[in-house]
Amino acid sequence: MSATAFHQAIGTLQSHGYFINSGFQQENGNTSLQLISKGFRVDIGLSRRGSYCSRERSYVVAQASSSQTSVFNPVSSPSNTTTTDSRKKSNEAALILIRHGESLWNEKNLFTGCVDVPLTKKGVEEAIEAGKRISNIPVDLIYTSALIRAQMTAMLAMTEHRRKKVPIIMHDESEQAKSWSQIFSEETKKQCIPVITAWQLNERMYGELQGLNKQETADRYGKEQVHEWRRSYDIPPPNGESLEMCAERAVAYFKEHIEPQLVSGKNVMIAAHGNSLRSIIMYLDKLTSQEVISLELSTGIPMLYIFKEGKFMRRGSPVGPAEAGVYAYTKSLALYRQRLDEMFQ
Ligand SMILES: O=C(O)[C@@H](CO)OP(=O)(O)O
Repeated sequence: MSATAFHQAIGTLQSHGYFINSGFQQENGNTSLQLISKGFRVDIGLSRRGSYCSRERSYVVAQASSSQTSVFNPVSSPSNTTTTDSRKKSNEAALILIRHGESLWNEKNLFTGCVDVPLTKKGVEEAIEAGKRISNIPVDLIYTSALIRAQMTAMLAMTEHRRKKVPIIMHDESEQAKSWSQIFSEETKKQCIPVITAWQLNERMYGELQGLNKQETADRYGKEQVHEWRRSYDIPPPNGESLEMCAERAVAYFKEHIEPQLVSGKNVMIAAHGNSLRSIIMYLDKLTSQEVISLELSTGIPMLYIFKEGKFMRRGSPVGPAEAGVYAYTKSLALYRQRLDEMFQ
């Protein structure tokens, strides 16, 4: 296959709803791409000589629309020796949600919204503590908002992870940013976790409340009014976003970008905010607009979901790195943990 035909094949797959999940150029000049769509995965490769570089891959493209390929199971990734058998057995994935640690404006009790405020020292400690709780849970991909408090939380949490992979922020804002942040070692790439930042996961935009003191605002407008602005589903604060408006971008982003990764078996961590996460949890737990009113998230507490057979199962918050219960949730998590124990004993 020529390079032109290779690119045409990618275009055809994209026009059928496939998107590029991962791709890399090897040092020998070969290109390898993985495209996924609703549980189907296609791997294609182009070698310098213009033909597919993998034994099986040339026919996978033709079969893509009629057969479901096995889903890669990164749960077994500690040893990087995933066998075809273990891939076939499982298509589950872990999803970790973390609200950022305490910010300087949380400490001062100010409405923050989309103002980009960093963590306090306590927030830093909370993020590290959160990292300890999830240190035995596989993470292949991290999503954060565009705000520093969520990004700090994700990075600090990963310093505690036993797998010791390096979280790397993806810079796709321009071709130059993309090209200047390339990594040229496949081995190094395997030891990295891509961190994708998305403004859609930002805190709800709090409008004219941003920067105001929460207590003073309640004294001025009344406790009920302020509670309605803060916790109701569809009543926006003055010139700000309601939870419903926040959900329109955050849940849409989750469905379009994050869910396909879970479907393909990738274990995902999302570090975001009180309200962007409330909207996502409302979707995951199928909460009504009444039920979501009483949903409160603490800073720096990770929540674990297992995604299996198209369903999200809430598993609560891992209490500590030694908590046996969490790892008994699924065989894959237990196996992942066992492999970490073997690798790092
Ligand atoms: O100020 C904010 O941005 C949020 C989160 O801290 O406040 P609230 O508790 O009202 O959702």
